[in-house]
Amino acid sequence: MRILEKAPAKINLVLDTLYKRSDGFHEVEMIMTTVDLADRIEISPLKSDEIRIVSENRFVPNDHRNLAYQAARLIKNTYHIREGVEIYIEKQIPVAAGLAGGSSDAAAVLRGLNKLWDLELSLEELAVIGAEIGSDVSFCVYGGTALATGRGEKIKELPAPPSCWVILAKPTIGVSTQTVYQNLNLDKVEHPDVQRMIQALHDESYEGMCEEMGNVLEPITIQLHSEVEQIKSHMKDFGADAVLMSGSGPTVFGLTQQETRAQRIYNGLRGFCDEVYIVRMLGTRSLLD
Ligand SMILES: C[C@@](CO)(OP(=O)(O)O)[C@H](O)COP(=O)(O)OP(=O)(O)OC[C@H]1O[C@@H](n2ccc(N)nc2=O)[C@H](O)[C@@H]1O
Ligand SMILES: Nc1ncnc2c1ncn2[C@@H]1O[C@H](COP(=O)(O)OP(=O)(O)O)[C@@H](O)[C@H]1O
Repeated sequence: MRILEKAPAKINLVLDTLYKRSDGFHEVEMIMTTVDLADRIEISPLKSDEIRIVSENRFVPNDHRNLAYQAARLIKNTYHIREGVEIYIEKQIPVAAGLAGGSSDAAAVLRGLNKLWDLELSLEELAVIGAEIGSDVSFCVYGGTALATGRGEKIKELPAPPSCWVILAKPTIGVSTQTVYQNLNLDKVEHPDVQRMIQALHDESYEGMCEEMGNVLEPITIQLHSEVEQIKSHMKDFGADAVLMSGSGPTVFGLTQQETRAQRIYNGLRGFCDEVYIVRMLGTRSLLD
């Protein structure tokens, strides 16, 4: 049996940090939503008891550093599985982009191996396992739209954002999440209003959602990479209603409800950036399949 799983990227509509914890992680409040830019994961059983990672993308590690490998190893060890798997990753999500590509691959492997090995684990149980791999993996197990708290692993489902186009633009640089968090000065943070964003989603208010978008990591990454600011400013000039960096960056996303304007922003950005995508929000969990 061969299992296919879709591993969509996420964007952070809001990212706030509350304080630094004794374990070195930051306590966060994030609102995340999945978008229709996805890796494709193909899991096939192997005769030998090993985990083999295959990908044509040269930025994707093919050993224990791969989060998909870590997911398979964890579930295999936890449930004492003595079978091997090959995990093929068809990469569409740019790497080290703030779009949780690696975390989503890991989450897809957890969902896929749950099916392949008939483990009958709930999404909640998979999300708990996922948290051991990385802070974003639990959210990626569910997909859809959610408030993520703790270090990112506590997930509460939220209504899907109002329908709109999302233009993603990634400068050629990659960003290390750890470096960005290390440079964050909590005394200087301008906190976004997470509760007002939640209200905007409940009210199905596109304007409200645009108004409340905010990410405390954005000024840090901009300090390190001024390209992010330039892309933001181009997106605004081309007519996006709201523009924000996703996660620790460097990908910037812009929103619009008009298809012609989305196309204009996309075309305009392609002059400045190699990696530009025009996608829809997936919004709800059921759209993961
Ligand atoms: C910033 C965010 C926002 O969604 O995403 P990305 O930009 O990576 O996509 C996440 O919080 C990233 O999640 P993830 O990429 O899984 O991070 P992890 O592997 O758990 O942590 C990487 C490093 O980031 C820092 N870190 C991460 C999460 C957190 N709540 N506080 C932290 O301080 C820690 O230094 C940690 O060693
Ligand atoms: N399956 C994977 N896909 C992409 N990158 C991965 C994967 N597994 C591990 N990595 C490593 O994780 C780092 C972060 O990549 P990624 O998850 O794409 O970005 P981000 O954390 O910014 O959302 C990269 O430097 C890459 O080497």
